[in-house]
Amino acid sequence: MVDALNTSQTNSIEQATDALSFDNLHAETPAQKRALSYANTIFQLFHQVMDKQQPADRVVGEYFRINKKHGSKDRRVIRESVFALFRWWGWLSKFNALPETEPKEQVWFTILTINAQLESHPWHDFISAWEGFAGIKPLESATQFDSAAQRCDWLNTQFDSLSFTPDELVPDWFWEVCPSDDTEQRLALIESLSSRPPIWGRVQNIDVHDAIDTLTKVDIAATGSEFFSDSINLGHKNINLNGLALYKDGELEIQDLGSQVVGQMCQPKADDNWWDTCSGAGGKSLQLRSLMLQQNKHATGTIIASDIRRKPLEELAKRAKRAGFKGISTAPWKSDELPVEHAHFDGVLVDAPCSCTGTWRRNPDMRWIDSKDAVMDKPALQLDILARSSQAVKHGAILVYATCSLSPLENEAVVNAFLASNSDFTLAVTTHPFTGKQGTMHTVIPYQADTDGMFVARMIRK
Ligand SMILES: C[S@@+](CC[C@H](N)C(=O)[O-])C[C@H]1O[C@@H](n2cnc3c(N)ncnc32)[C@H](O)[C@@H]1O
Repeated sequence: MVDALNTSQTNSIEQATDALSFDNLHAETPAQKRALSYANTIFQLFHQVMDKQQPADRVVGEYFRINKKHGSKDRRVIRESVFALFRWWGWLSKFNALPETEPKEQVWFTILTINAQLESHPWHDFISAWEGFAGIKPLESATQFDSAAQRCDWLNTQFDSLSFTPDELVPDWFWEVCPSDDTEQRLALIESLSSRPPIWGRVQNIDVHDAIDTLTKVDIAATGSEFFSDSINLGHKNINLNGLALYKDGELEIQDLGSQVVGQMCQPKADDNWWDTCSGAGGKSLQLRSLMLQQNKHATGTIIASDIRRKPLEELAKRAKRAGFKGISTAPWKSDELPVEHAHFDGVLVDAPCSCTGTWRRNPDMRWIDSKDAVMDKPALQLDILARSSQAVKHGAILVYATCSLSPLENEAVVNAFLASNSDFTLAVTTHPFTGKQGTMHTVIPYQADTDGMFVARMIRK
């Protein structure tokens, strides 16, 4: 652990326009000194994300890449505090907005103290140092919270001059693009968006039980999933993937269980030819190939993966090699023209670019750095990609449309608009894997199976 984060160590963070000054504070104990330097670093990182609208994952990752002196405890305190700030910012921002005369440093210490309490963080010496610097009346510490609703009640008793509601944990515009009149479902969605999902993986070329045994030996408590036989729950702890033989040998891929629903909805046959039109680094291309091989280890099926970005396609090639998967090739989009043959494929998957509101559990910062435009900008592009890609579907073959958005504007509305002008396609009735409900368009809601949110619809070309 470093003694203090001096100015040179924070150089990699672009300084917030409005920096903190701790000149009037007296930090005597080592814990107080460390608490001050953490407070400064967390402030700078938080503002870099908010002011520059840069993803927290990238900002924090880049900071640690440059500031190698941090030990594991430093990293944990800084990283977890930054992410928690975004999780609870809907409430914490109220302290920031108070028309008080208090110096902003004191407000920041108040925010850090409450943030740590809401998360039940274990670094009590730093929390009490922040509380001392904040100069607030000591907060009643709650032993452990089970829900956002409990946290909300706790806040309301601690600060009776303010009023807090669970709805505030997501921005107002979210309800405009994801309307819901059902109070219970709304609360359940807020609860799930305010908690961290586990790390979900998918095993390939190996039985899930063997994978669990192997992981148990290296102290990773993995479990299977009741929904798909190749899914694996790796828990909540950070894992050094590059240290895992299973990962290095291509037998384990990280893929959220919600995302796995999409490949499962495709139901590729062992000898099918599929086109993954927005493949990114190919999470779903790999899943399609794995599903083919589960049916026949000599499956002759193929997958062509396309994207407008070349880098992720290179990453896919490495992942496919690691798994020993033959039959996956890449064809980048170079223009609006199809990079593949028309009316050729047994299945076409359009995993369209979207607002990613379904991934807010993992990226709590996105809800504050994005605006309603993140949703409103997408449907025209999604419809265009879907319509162009559909030309590659053979007659009698399958077209799957998916997003990781929770908004009907990017989901049902896009599919309906597509069908309205493409009468040769029709929706197939499928079963929602987590709820068992039959339907033609399915939204995976995070609370159904502790996943990210997804949308998927399967269509058939008549
Ligand atoms: C939701 S991500 C895909 C995730 C990927 N299928 C996976 O499972 O990891 C959407 C992808 O669409 C790509 N994309 C954006 N605009 C596109 C376009 N006009 N045509 C094709 N792909 C596009 C993005 O580069 C991005 O990789």
